[in-house]
Amino acid sequence: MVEMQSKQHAMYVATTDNIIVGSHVWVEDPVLAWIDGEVLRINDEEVHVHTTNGKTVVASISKVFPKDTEAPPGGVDDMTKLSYLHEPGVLHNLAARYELNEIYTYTGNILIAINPFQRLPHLYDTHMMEQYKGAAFGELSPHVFAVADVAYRQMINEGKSNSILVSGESGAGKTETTKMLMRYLAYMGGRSGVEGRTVEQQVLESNPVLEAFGNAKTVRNNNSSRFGKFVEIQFDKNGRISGAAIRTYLLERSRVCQVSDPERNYHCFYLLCAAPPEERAQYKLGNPKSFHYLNQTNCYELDGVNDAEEYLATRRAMDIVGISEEEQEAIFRVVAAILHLGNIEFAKGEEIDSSVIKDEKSRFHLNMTAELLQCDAKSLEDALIQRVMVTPEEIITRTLDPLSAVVSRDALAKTIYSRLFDWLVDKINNSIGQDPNSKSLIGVLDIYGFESFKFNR
Ligand SMILES: Nc1ncnc2c1ncn2[C@@H]1O[C@H](COP(=O)(O)OP(=O)(O)OP(=O)(O)O)[C@@H](O)[C@H]1O
Repeated sequence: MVEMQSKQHAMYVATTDNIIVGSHVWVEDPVLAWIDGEVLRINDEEVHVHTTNGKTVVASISKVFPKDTEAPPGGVDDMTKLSYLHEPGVLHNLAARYELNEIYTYTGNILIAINPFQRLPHLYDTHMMEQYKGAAFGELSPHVFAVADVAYRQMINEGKSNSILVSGESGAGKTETTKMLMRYLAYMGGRSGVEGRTVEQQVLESNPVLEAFGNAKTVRNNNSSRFGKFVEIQFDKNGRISGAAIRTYLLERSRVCQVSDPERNYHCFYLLCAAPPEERAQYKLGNPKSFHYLNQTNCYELDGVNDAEEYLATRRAMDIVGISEEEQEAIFRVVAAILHLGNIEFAKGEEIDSSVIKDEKSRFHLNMTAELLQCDAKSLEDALIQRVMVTPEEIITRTLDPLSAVVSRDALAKTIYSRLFDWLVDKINNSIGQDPNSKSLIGVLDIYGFESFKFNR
């Protein structure tokens, strides 16, 4: 990082010095980000540029960057080969490669991946993995398999554990990249002919389960992971995968109760509302539009996704990762309970700052929540409309006004959901199994993208 900064600084100095009338340069463009052109005139700090789209732009000299006219049209596979390592140079290089479906580019030993937004199966098949196996870094075209291969080889040759950090903004392709890294590591360290499911299969197969509960549609990504994930793959002394652990961080709890257009709540809620009729009847679920936690937004369906089919696929994935039928039923009972909980409304009680369950409809949802959570309905009601404070001297019970009761209802929903998620992760980890004797591991950290919100909740 330090090296990168000093290079940029060196470039900047070179930039201002190099720009003369007739120079080929990059200037900012409101639509294209950067556009190239030729310097017509320089007045002190002001540079007049004739751009390739036929306009004349005046920009400050500090915002004008030299263009390498000798750069290969198809770009270079390692950004350190660029003559100018400034923003337009880097973006132009990535764009030129992207045009040719080259989604990967190195910057030294960092890999930059650009989301192709289309399946490129030939990039990830077994033949490709075979090519990268043992190849020196940089010898072949940049690829996510090359990064995984270096991590694996270093671990084998030097006995060093390694971690690969996958970062980028939401929708950039971190989760897909993580899956490819795992697939390669499974290919290198997998065991063949082992009876039953292997560790690596289980790790890969745990994805659909985690995604059903931890992913949601956002503005930028229909399947956005709303949690950070660190997958630790343990290896034995022969370099074979011997265990794995998934650690999750920072599940976005607020989404359970607050969703804004055009986003959705977590997938599992919609999947359950699309379950076979007998299951919906069992949980007293209907159209997602009838639930407060889902109807704050107008988005209920995802293009090209059938929630009914996804529900069945999630149940199958749960079978695969070793979640029993009984446990699956309990999981979905909790999901249904949260939907009913969100529909409990409160009205002002007789006493000041107190509340009561609003009407018969709310009472029905309260009873359903209690039934599904297998708790006493009266205790649940008290927990929602009262606050209990424990002091060294006494236990004080205070009533809550309707607004505070809503806050306490939502807090309960968020807590139940995040505990359910943690429980699922534990369950998956127990079923995959850890290797206490493992000497080395490769970790892959996929931490969700930053976003800029109007309001930060
Ligand atoms: N290498 C790839 N090949 C094909 N499609 C891809 C690839 N990378 C990303 N995509 C597409 O882009 C979508 C978004 O990618 P992904 O979910 O991995 O983003 P993300 O960075 O993990 O986002 P978030 O932080 O919101 O979870 C994927 O659902 C997939 O359709």
